Amino acid sequence: MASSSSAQLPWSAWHARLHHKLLANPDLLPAEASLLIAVSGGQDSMALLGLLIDLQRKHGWSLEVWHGDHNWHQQSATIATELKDWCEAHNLSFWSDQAKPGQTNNEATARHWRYEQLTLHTERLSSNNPNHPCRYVLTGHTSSDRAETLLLNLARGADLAGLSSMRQCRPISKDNPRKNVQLIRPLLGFSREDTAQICSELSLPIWLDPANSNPDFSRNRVRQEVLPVLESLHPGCSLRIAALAERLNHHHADQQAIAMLALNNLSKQNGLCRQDLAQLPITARTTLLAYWLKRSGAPSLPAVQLEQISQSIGPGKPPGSLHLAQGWKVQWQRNSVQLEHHD
Ligand SMILES: Nc1ncnc2c1ncn2[C@@H]1O[C@H](COP(=O)(O)OP(=O)(O)OP(=O)(O)O)[C@@H](O)[C@H]1O
Repeated sequence: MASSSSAQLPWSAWHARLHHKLLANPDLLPAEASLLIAVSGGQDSMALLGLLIDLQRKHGWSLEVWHGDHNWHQQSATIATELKDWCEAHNLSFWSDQAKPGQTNNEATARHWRYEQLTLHTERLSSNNPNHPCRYVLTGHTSSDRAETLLLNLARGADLAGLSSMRQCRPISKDNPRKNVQLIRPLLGFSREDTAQICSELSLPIWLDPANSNPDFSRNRVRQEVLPVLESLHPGCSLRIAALAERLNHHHADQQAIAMLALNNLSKQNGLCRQDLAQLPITARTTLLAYWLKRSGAPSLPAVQLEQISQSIGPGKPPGSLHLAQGWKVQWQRNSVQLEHHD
């Protein structure tokens, strides 16, 4: 455990920055809410925890801490115990779980396991206190994480949805948004340099996780090898990349809203109006078809297939049809494009 030595500040420019951000977004972490904070013990989640402890009185939240022990190395149980002691010394309820061997063998399965465990804890907290349900899970993701994720998604190949990564707030369960638990990332406006500074100024302990330097994890290589090169070529690029992710997020949300409006206008009794669709540029037609399939509950299609349908319903093309997976079929007549589903 590495502890910094400067005197503790009950209020600082960091507190003010987060406080004002929360005042400007009152739905993000509403006053009096019950918050479950995911704390790895690293600098980002410790900075988040430290700031929230100090802001707690102003916002009336109740705070609980959860730590996931991935069981990746020998010190992991020690980190969990020391973090528990620190939380209890700060009057915070602390919960932790240890992954079974093989349960979290890569970044994706580890994340999935953490979010499952966190959801179970919110359910338990809510059933223990139904008048004060716990609907918010908080993580310490920063603008640096956001920049890394955008670069990784870009390299893997992503569309607008994939590039507008790391929203400030999203349902924790993508498969089941009805679970009604939100994943909130209050520190997206702070960089990793900021969280290091916050930990130092607030004398917060940091537990260094050896897994963070494991080059088998692609994120670590982007963090340690790719971004330093980009930063040396174009100083400040991480912040600009993170800002782009935020703008793409807005573009994506706007695109969704505009697509829904357009689909409502194009809808007729038996599907979509083909003549109106055919007037649009092919890329706009393809985008609308993708949203239409999604809205209708049909399986999503590979981009190539979507483009094929889009071409086929263009001006002057003959009627046709295409069978999709799971009993769905798109067919286009002279005046309409329709979707059918057979069990
Ligand atoms: N083992 C864990 N237990 C609880 N929460 C975790 C754990 N690992 C990650 N998280 C949560 O997910 C966030 C992002 O995870 P990531 O692995 O990118 O974190 P990190 O860079 O190790 O961050 P930190 O500096 O907080 O450890 C963390 O800030 C934390 O809120």
